[in-house]
Amino acid sequence: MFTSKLLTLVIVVKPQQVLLGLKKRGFGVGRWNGFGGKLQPGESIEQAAKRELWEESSLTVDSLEKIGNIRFEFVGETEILDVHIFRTDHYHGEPSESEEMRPQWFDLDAIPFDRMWPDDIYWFPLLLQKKKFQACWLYHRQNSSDWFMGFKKSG
Ligand SMILES: CNc1nc2c(ncn2C)c(=O)[nH]1
Repeated sequence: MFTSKLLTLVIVVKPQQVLLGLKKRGFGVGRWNGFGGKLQPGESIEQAAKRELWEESSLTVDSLEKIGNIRFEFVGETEILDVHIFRTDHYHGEPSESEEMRPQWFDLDAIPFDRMWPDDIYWFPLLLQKKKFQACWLYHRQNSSDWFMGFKKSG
C-alpha cells in the first residue's frame, strides 16, 4: 500500500540568476536544491511553501506561482514524495544561511546540476521557461549511486 508525503519546493529566480540552497542535513544532504519541506497541520501547500522559504533562506514573498508537480517513487519503499513546485520572481529580504540550507545565487548558465538531484536537469529548463509541468520519477538505489527513469509531460 502506497502513502504519499506532500512536500513543497520554491525556486526563486532573478533575471539572470536562480537561488539554490546547499542542504546541510537530512534528506538530500549535500545537494543544491530549492527551498521547501513538509506541511504543518492546518497549512495550505502555499502557506507551507512560504513558511519553509522563510525558515530556510530568510526570504519572504508576496506570491508564488505554482508551476509543477513531481511524484517521486523509490523502488522498495512505499512512501511516494508528492512535491509541489513554485516559482517566484518577487521576494523581500536577503538570503541568509539557516541550519538547513546555505543559499547561493547561480547564473542560469552555471546551475550546478552535477551537485543536484539527477531529475532537476530535466525540469529546471521548463521552470525557467515558465512552462508548467508534471512528472513522475522512479528512483532505484543500486550500490552507492542512485539512478532513475522518468516520465514527464509539460503543459
Ligand atoms: C528524489 N528527487 C528529488 N527530490 C526532491 C527534489 N526536491 C525536493 N525533493 C524531495 C528534487 O529536485 N528531486
